[in-house]
Amino acid sequence: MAYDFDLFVIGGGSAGVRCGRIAATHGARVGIAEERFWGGTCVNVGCVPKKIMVNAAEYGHWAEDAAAFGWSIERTGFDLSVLKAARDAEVARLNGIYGRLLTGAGCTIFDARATFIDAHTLDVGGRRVTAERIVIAVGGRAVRPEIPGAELGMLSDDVFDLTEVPRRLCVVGSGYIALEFACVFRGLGAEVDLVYRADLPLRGFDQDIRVALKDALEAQGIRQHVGHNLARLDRQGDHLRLSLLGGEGIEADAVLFATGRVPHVQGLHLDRAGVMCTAKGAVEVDEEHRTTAPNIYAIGDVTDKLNLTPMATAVGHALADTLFGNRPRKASYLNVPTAVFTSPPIGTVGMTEADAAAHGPVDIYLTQFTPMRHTISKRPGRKSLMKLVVCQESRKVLGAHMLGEDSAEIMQGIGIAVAAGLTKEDFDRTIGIHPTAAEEFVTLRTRTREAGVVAKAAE
Ligand SMILES: Cc1cc2nc3c(=O)[nH]c(=O)nc-3n(C[C@H](O)[C@H](O)[C@H](O)COP(=O)(O)OP(=O)(O)OC[C@H]3O[C@@H](n4cnc5c(N)ncnc54)[C@H](O)[C@@H]3O)c2cc1C
Ligand SMILES: NC(=O)c1ccc[n+]([C@@H]2O[C@H](COP(=O)([O-])OP(=O)(O)OC[C@H]3O[C@@H](n4cnc5c(N)ncnc54)[C@H](O)[C@@H]3O)[C@@H](O)[C@H]2O)c1
Repeated sequence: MAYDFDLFVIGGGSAGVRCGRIAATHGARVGIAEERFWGGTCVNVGCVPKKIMVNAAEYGHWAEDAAAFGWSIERTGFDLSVLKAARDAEVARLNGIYGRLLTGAGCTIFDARATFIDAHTLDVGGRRVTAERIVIAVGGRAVRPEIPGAELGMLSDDVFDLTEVPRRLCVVGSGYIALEFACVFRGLGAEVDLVYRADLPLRGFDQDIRVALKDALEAQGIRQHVGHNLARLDRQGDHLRLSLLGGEGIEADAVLFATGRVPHVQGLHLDRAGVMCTAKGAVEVDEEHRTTAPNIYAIGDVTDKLNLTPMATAVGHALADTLFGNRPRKASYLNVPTAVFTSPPIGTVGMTEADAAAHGPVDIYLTQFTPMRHTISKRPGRKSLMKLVVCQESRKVLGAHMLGEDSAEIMQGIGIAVAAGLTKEDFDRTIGIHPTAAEEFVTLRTRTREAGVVAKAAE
């Protein structure tokens, strides 16, 4: 049977664009549909516009720090509409690049929603399209918590429509998105309340990092309401009131729910194609990213494995090479470095102390210090923390964690060393770059403790 396409990709985000483009460069006839914006979440309402806002908040801090270095800088205020215009222009530029990348590689692009008719047939904006293979790359979407009045709160997409900084912002959640925006808006001058259910932010990260981050948030004036569940959200005159179970209430001009994202499979009619989902609603895939239908694959956030842009592009690229490039391969989900763009930022790769200690004895090397810039600026709450988790038996560095200036940049290089399985002695042999914070990763000579000792003492 002759199909319209060798491959049809549903979703023009990080995963779909890379997969479609590479498949086309391998000679496949590729169609790709995007219902909202080329480049997907990352380019339009995620990594890129978020990082521009992180940069904007940093300028405010730097302007303040500059006085201690001898500069007189008059700060007369911040205008979010100016930043928004510059940010939107950059996003539009990237949109264009993404579209051109696809057409330039020979893909046929559809500005339309695609849904399944059967395992080889799609409805693409009202048109029937057939394909030998189909890739589901529809990403995820943010969800509101199920409380009365939830519709009054913003989701992360809405943040990018703001033209003014809310005077009082309440952020719910303590994952990547909640913490990044809490720090951004605090940096832009808002009063920020942060509500979360656990006793520490960033569940799943290394305990020392979580403790240090909580202190850093407090030092910059973010009010943390820990161990709380939500009751309801109400409008009261010109402001909102978020009520917590137990009675406490928080008044704010805007509330941001950053309580997680779900795979965007609603209305795709996966059942018509024989594609099954997990209990959590992600498309079920095997190690090759093949779904329960043999000619259909799923990649990126819709599989809810490791929801990061570089992971989505790596998996999309590997799948295209496997299917059309005569080069079967898999992208590894192990030792993926990641950063949380809080203030200060966090960079991390590999195992946490708790994860590693569950596998066997580990040594911990840890240092906390005030980076040179802040010994002069005296800005409070700017201590850096750097930590290595080392296997006692093999001496391999199993994990590296940092909270502090430039940690996202530093961790990319450390990620190579950890992924390569280098030992503590390899780190020690490496000459530091002086004077930097990064050099601490190669000069941590004295073991701080054996894993578990501090955790037990804290219980
Ligand atoms: C606020 C925020 C900040 C983030 N910051 C970072 C960061 O700093 N670093 C990082 O690595 N990751 C970050 N992420 C995560 C990152 O954006 C995602 O992991 C990444 O975008 C996933 O790519 P994807 O292709 O799987 O999905 P997406 O990028 O979401 O792309 C899916 C696309 O499919 C389209 N689509 C959906 N259904 C259909 C359909 N039926 N037909 C046609 N098109 C459809 C959607 O419109 C969307 O454009 C952030 C996410 C958010 C929300
Ligand atoms: N810098 C980055 O790389 C970056 C930035 C943003 C997002 N991301 C990716 O996007 C994903 C989604 O981010 P996210 O922050 O939305 O999700 P998340 O899963 O990281 O965090 C969700 C938070 O909401 C809380 N929560 C869930 N339901 C709740 C409820 N009913 N009431 C109160 N709190 C509730 C959770 O406890 C958690 O703190 C991340 O996991 C990450 O993979 C990455």
